Amino acid sequence: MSGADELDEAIALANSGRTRPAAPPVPRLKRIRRIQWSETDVDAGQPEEEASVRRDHADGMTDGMTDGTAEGTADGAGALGGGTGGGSAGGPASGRDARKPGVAARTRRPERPSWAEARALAAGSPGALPRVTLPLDRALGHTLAGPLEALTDLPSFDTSAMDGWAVSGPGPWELVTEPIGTESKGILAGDRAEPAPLPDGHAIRIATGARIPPNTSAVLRSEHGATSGATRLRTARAPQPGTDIRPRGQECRTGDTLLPEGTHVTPAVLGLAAAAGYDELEVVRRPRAEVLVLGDELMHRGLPHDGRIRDALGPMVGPWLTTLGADVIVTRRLGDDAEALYETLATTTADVVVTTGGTAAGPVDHLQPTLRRLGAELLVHGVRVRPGHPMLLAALKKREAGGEGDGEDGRGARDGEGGEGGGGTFLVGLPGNPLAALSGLVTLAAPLLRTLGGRPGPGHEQQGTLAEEVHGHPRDTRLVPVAHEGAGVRARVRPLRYAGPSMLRGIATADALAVIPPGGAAPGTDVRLLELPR
Ligand SMILES: Nc1nc2c(c(=O)[nH]1)N[C@H]1C(S)=C(S)[C@@H](COP(=O)(O)OP(=O)(O)OC[C@H]3O[C@@H](n4cnc5c(N)ncnc54)[C@H](O)[C@@H]3O)O[C@H]1N2
Ligand code: MOO
Repeated sequence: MSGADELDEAIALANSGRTRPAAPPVPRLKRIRRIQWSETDVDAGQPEEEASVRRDHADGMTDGMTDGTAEGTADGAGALGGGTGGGSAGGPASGRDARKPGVAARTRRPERPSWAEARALAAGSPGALPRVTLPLDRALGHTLAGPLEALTDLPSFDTSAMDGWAVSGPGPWELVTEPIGTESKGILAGDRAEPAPLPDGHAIRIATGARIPPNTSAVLRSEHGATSGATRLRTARAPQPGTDIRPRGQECRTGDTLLPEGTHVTPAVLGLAAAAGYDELEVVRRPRAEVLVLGDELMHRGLPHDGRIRDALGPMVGPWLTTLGADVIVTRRLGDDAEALYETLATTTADVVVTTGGTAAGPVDHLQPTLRRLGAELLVHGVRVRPGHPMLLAALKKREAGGEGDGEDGRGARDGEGGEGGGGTFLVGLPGNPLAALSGLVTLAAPLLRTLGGRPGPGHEQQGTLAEEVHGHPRDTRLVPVAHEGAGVRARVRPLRYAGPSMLRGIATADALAVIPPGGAAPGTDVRLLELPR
């Protein structure tokens, strides 16, 4: 277990009120902080402890649940010795460092972005994808590429709001009769024929949604009127002029802006668009996403055995991406096959590839070497957030022109503003620990997908009042699974148990991730909440 794991699990335990189970006597391993390959061709290790522990001391850190115990003492805080490759966990890193001794001590990796900076970088990296025109039944979940303007008045004719009688003038009224002397069955919704003007002192049966005849002063509800014979209508409650009439244009006039550009197309937006006369909508193409699940230790069926575990991210990440606005083309299980990863990334037609696992520097963590091999541009490489700090965001090389907009949603696409954002593929590397993966998803994938899908900005963010104290990391933001508690003004959020980076029970019962600033948050503090993709 790495120092970071230990810190998060220690904090999770502290918050759950339980005591830490006796740790097995395994040697603790050094954690390596690596530099960006864009700055050097060596993936050199920089012992994180050296820098972090010094900073921690400067912070005056005394809390036992901090790096001081969890990271700093992990392998002899601050020691550069023992091999910059991180001891037995070093793998390839050890080899690289052995080739260039001392590089770790000399090279300073640029500070990892803060959590907020990383979100801004992810949101600011792409432009919106090209716009496409889709029939209403395929536009759900997209974003309006321009304002929705009414193509008609709504309602488009004066409409009866109730079943009853259209009346003209004060009662009592003479009923409009059929030629044979029976009361007319009146005006129904959808009657094609324009209703004849209603003479003064007359009434005619009318249904909800039917056209109001000219010269009508009000609609009298059926329960408020009584007929005598087939000819007279009386009431004890004469309606005011205009009662129960929806006048033409009450909701909007032709050309009114109903919704702004960037609106998320919900079922209600589809309903409004249909009512306003639309058969199709101009929307921003949804990003196409491909999920690559990495790790030879993963099984996809049956009970875990022989050191292998069930893949918990394959079933989660695709649906999460869908709720975040992506069209997931495929979820592939690539194991730890570096060549398969290279081939997949070199040939992908997705806008966003999301990998799980393999972000770190273990012996079979092929992601970073593969990105180097592909000449990818690393946009975010590690984030000051727990868990999930090894997450990364890269831009893969742009594909040749011509491949865009020809997917299913691209049919009928036309070039337009924002089209230049559709030429490349972004890669979001989610760490393998499930809560760390969720952290990467909300930190990098969510803002990236929002911008690509034409919905820049953080979206709707909530706040919650902490029901209890949450310990903080000294420098990094923590994302902590919480559940809502109570309702109304007493609403609070409570941190959940089983919320260690590798755990799933906390995630499965969480309503949101609480954003805990460095240093922690006291009970009663209002914190930001990131609603979990559902
Ligand atoms: N020397 C260091 N080791 C590690 C560090 C570090 O800073 N230095 N960071 C630790 C942290 S924090 C995390 S998080 C992980 C991230 O590593 P990877 O992204 O390379 O992930 P893996 O090593 O492949 O897996 C980590 C963990 O998660 C399990 N896993 C992976 N995929 C799945 C899946 N689809 N479903 C369920 N569980 C999965 C995997 O078996 C491992 O237990 O690195 C630490 N190490
Ligand atoms: O502990 Mo790691 O932080 O799960 O990303």
